[in-house]
Amino acid sequence: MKGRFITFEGGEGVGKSTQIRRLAASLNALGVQTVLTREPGGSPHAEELREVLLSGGAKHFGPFAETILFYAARDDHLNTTIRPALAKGSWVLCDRFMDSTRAYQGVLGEVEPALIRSIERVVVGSTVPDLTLILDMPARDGLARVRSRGTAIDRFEGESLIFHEKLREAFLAIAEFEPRRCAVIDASASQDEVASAILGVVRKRLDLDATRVPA
Ligand SMILES: Nc1ncnc2c1ncn2[C@@H]1O[C@H](COP(=O)(O)OP(=O)(O)O)[C@@H](O)[C@H]1O
Ligand SMILES: Cc1cn([C@H]2C[C@H](O)[C@@H](COP(=O)(O)OP(=O)(O)O)O2)c(=O)[nH]c1=O
Repeated sequence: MKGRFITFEGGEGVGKSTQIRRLAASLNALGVQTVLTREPGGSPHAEELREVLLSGGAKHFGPFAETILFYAARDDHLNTTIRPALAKGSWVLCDRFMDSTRAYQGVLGEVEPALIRSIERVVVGSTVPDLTLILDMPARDGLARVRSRGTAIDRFEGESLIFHEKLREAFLAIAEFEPRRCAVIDASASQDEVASAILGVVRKRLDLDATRVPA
């Protein structure tokens, strides 16, 4: 049986990495086999491109070239990691995916949406996420979390507050445009509250109780 594909999206510091691990743990406890992955990266070659993209090494080529690089990484990630896992029946949980390109390179980078959609059709094809969780909170608060995390600030985290506010709007617009695929989660609540909201949406949208294999 084909697995399910769930993506986590949203601005910086909204708790995607924290919540993806929590959802994986909850699903595993229910007997669902999960594969946890991330973008850019998720396969050995794509991880090499991650280095280039997040260090800012590709910034001078501009948002169009960055789009191509994110998609080159995504193509490999899909073929090497995501599609084989789905074919085995695993549930794939991915930290960022195609909506990040739409938001960061499309809305913020002003790469033509029609162009991004064309590449999406070729590379993603029918492997569109079954569910996309858009973690939402004020940009300022998300950035404060990133700073208090104490890790190095990358290429995109270093952009202005206005950039991050526009990013938030871009993700909300995607959710509004595709309400059947996307669910907006209030990420400003406590970690436990966010985890429980996410599990609630997964249960409802993906009919978890009907599809899971007992442990
Ligand atoms: N609901 C929450 N409330 C307060 N702090 C949180 C919450 N969720 C995550 N954090 C903390 O905020 C920081 C960013 O979280 P992280 O999961 O790395 O976000 P992202 O992957 O979206 O950048 C981490 O230090 C994490 O422990
Ligand atoms: C997948 C993807 C990520 N990005 C950016 C968003 C993030 O700033 C960065 C991923 O870095 P990451 O450290 O994973 O950030 P976060 O913890 O916020 O998810 O790459 C794009 O610009 N386009 C894309 O298609």
